[in-house]
Amino acid sequence: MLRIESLTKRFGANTAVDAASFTVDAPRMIGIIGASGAGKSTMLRMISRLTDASEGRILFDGRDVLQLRGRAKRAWQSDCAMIFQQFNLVPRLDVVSNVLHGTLGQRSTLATMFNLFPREDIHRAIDILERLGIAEHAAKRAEALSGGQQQRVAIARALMQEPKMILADEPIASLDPMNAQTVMEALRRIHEEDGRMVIANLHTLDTARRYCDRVIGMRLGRIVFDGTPAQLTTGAARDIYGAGADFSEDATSTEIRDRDLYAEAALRDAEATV
Ligand SMILES: Nc1ncnc2c1ncn2[C@@H]1O[C@H](COP(=O)(O)OP(=O)(O)OP(=O)(O)O)[C@@H](O)[C@H]1O
Repeated sequence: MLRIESLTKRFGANTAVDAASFTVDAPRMIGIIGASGAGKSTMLRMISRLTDASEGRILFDGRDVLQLRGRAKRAWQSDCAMIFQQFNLVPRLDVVSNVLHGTLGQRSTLATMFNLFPREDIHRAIDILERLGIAEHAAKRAEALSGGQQQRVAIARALMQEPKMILADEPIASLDPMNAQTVMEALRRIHEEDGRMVIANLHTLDTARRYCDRVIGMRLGRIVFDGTPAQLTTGAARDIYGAGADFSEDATSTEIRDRDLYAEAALRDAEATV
């Protein structure tokens, strides 16, 4: 299905991704982990053709993705929707219009400029929002929503493209633990129910273990781990993060730490109301 062969990206003297290879034979949910600067974002950006690769090949169902130009390249970008840490919504625009912007590639500029969307697209957008549990916010401005809700709007916008693959670049890095969980559950459900491939860059080990079928570990541009969550032992994690014997998983797990804080805060709130 997806085959990455010796994919390399150089920025001047710096090799951000260094001869990375992996194959995905069926739609999976894959987590990419690694320290800051390991090359995770660059990898996703090359797959979606937002960044040109220096060397290597990307094959999807036998098609050579790096050779696509013009319309074929745009169709590929529509096939692999990107989701970003900062949501990239239009803050003052209402939620439905933001979601409808997922159909931009398929619509004329004029129709888009005047926010003229076919009725069936509007219904589809609302159906998707409903599926993600945020339909009641459809008429609100995007900026009025919480971070987790905004990220679900971004996922809804991605789904409007009917993508074959969702590439999520640190989708939960700016969210509190509760919102992070909702967003990861949404991505997992989309993967399971629609059979779409999801590749997510994640900064916490426990999130990768909990939601992904397969974890790829990157260090200094190279893939140094590729296995199941069960194979991702503390020792393997230590190699990925290039840490010494004092490595603690908690250092890569703001989720657990924050969750404890969150639980404490919730307990305090509960006690205060008794
Ligand atoms: N546009 C760019 N120009 C020059 N160097 C870049 C550019 N984008 C990334 N790099 C470099 O490439 C390397 C990999 O960066 P990348 O953002 O892919 O890492 P990452 O694993 O996603 O890190 P983070 O978790 O901090 O986002 C880094 O050394 C970074 O400085």
